[in-house]
Amino acid sequence: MEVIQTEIQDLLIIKPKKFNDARGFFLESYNKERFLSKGMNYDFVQDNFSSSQYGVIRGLHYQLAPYSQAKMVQAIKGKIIDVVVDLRKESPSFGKSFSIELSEENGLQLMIPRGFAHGFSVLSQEVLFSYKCDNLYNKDAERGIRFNDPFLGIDWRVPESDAIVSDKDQNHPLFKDAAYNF
Ligand SMILES: Cc1cn([C@H]2C[C@H](O)[C@@H](COP(=O)(O)OP(=O)(O)O[C@H]3O[C@@H](C)C(=O)[C@@H](O)[C@H]3O)O2)c(=O)[nH]c1=O
Repeated sequence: MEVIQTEIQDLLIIKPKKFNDARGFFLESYNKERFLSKGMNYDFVQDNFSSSQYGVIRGLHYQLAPYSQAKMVQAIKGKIIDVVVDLRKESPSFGKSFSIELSEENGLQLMIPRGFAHGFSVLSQEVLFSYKCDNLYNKDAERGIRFNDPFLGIDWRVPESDAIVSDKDQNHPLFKDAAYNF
């Protein structure tokens, strides 16, 4: 497993070691000891799985304290642009976004600490998306930021005419009006 520090503090790209053979391949998608040895001390308590078609944009989501969530995310099938926005007020990259392509081909995972809004867009025909969370889902603590907030200027790589966005996600506040505490 390789761990790559991004330009945002504590936001890490993980490249699991892949064992290919005549049957296909094997990889460890999560190993607590290995994560700990690389300084990733997370107590994951919920696993989520979603399926999305081309053009879907989900996000940008987060939960308020005491329900904030760190997430370890990956695309099991297909290709996405995964996006996070740093909402940690004390962070030098507060308000900055980071985007990365995650796909079944590149096998990358993103380790997102608490204090970030998260979303992704779907570039392939179908995507199976899987992630671990270190805090449980809480409906009342759920918050969002508008995915197309011009201040954030995120390139989702999906033309507007193809974008499929839930009513909820179309109506989140802009970054400047969002409430956050972690
Ligand atoms: C996230 C979540 C949703 N749900 C329910 C609520 C709702 O009826 C249905 C669909 O929820 P959503 O539309 O919020 O699903 P979705 O848009 O896929 O939400 C997810 O988006 C990505 C980007 C994230 O970062 C995740 O943390 C999560 O917020 O599933 C749960 O029961 N548990 C959960 O943990």
